[in-house]
Amino acid sequence: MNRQQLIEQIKLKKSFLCVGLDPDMEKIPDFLKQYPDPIFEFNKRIIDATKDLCVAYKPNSAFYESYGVKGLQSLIATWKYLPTDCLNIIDAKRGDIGNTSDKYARAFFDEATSGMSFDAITVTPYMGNDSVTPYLKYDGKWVIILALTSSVGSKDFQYLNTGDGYLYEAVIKKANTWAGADRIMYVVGATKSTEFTDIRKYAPANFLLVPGVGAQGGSLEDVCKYGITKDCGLLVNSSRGIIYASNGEDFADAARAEALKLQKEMQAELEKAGII
Ligand SMILES: O=c1ccn([C@@H]2O[C@H](COP(=O)(O)O)[C@@H](O)[C@H]2O)c(=O)[nH]1
Repeated sequence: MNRQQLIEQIKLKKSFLCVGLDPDMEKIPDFLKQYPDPIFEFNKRIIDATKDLCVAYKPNSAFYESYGVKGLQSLIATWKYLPTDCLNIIDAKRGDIGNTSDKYARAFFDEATSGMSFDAITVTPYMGNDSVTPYLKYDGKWVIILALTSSVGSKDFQYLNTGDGYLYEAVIKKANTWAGADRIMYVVGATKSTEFTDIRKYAPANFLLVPGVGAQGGSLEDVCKYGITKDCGLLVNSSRGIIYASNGEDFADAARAEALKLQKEMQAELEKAGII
């Protein structure tokens, strides 16, 4: 899905919600465990319940890799089931030397090799240009670079002063030289909403993938106040707040109710910004 298609979906669905698919066998409802692939069964029902309310899905690869081969099979089945009118993001946070990054890019972008071809991947920029460019060789795919994360530990490195601003600002400035806003997004945590004004100085047009609302306590209102652009420019993710709204037989309805609350708030923000 390209930038224009993403913007169209945001306007059509009046939403910039990204639903995080972070399935955990210890948290999914017991009755699903009778199915051959409980993780896929869980995801399928979450997707069916939320697909008209969101514009993106973000499976986090750790929640699949931790179950070995079975987990990867669940991830592939989930990828195949994701609706085509939603951007699908693999939250893999990879970063390595060029030839290794090339293999990671194949793993997540090349269906003929791995059985999966996500629209976008999260990448850690610490190893620099050669660790990121292999993903950019895939036409039409997005690279989502960790800039200022929602984690408490973001202060350890991301706020280091380079002499010309913070390290996370240097990351954005440098990555902007690798590709434009039609190929690169940045991860910025919702818990860092006061920094959004600053980030928009360096990334005025890029979409920002914003985790941290819901379970981590970030404020959607503040994210929009400082981060929304004329094209919206935001994909706000919630994982646990939606998918674990209930662990009973009503989990899909409960997930829908939480997604609907966020979609309504997003609609109001899009109206306030004059986007719809
Ligand atoms: O800075 C970051 C980068 C990634 N994440 C990921 O997003 C989701 C958030 O899950 P919640 O349950 O909504 O808190 C999860 O997959 C994280 O690994 C992040 O939280 N912060």
